[in-house]
Amino acid sequence: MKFFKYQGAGNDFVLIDNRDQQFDTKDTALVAQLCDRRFGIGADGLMLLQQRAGYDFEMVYYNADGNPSSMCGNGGRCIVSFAKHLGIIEKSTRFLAVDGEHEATINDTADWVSLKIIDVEHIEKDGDDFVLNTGSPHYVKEVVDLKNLDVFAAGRTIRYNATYKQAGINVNFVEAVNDGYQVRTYERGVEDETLACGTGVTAVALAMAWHHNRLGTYSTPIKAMGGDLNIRFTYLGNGVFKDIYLEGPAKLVFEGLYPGNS
Ligand SMILES: N[C@@H](CCC[C@H](N)C(=O)O)C(=O)O
Repeated sequence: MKFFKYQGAGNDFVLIDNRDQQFDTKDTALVAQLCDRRFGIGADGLMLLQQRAGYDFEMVYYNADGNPSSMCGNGGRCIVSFAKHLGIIEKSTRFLAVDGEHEATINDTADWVSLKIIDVEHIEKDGDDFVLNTGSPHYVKEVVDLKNLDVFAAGRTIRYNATYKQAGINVNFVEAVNDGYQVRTYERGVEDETLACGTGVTAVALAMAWHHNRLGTYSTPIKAMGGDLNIRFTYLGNGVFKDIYLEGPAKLVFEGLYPGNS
């Protein structure tokens, strides 16, 4: 089986061209094995690129634990770069993912992909923190001294509390820096801190705009552990956001056959 390994700000993925439907989409054990960092290729998630009538392609996303999941923003940016690599698209695309239609554009000179995220119309408070869905469910908590935070322990405590245990949630810790934010994320389905989470940093940018009631159109730079991302959006008030774009690098790391030549 031929595979491709991509990363977007250190959030890394196995990508498989499944237009011939050779990969069994129900084989979650194989997905988990491929994502295993010691016994497989190693990744935070796996994506299948499939044919879909009316779209350039369909993105099917699995977390590293093997389970199909909700939208992955960095994965979405990487599969767009993969579609370009396969010659399916050129500089822009319209594809289908689990949360609906997405548009994206590529700047190849910088390996930079700008991905449109679904509109957001609702943000909730949980104590002093924020909960919203940007294609995947996110919890956003402001902290001080983010650099020294034990993200694994603090993230796990929230992700497995009585409210979120069953469905799970991704937990983002944020601290304001210069003109933007620094973010570290504990990801559901990886069940660990990852180097970046695209829908997570998007949730942070929107939650901070909502919290400070910043109406209008913004571009918010975010530093993740694995690189820099940018979120553009328009905030209309009352928790309603539109024209949300997640922007950042998406790079091919290597390709190979798993296992051997089969
Ligand atoms: N890394 C992702 C989010 C992937 C999905 C997440 N683990 C979940 O289960 O909600 C991103 O870049 O958005």
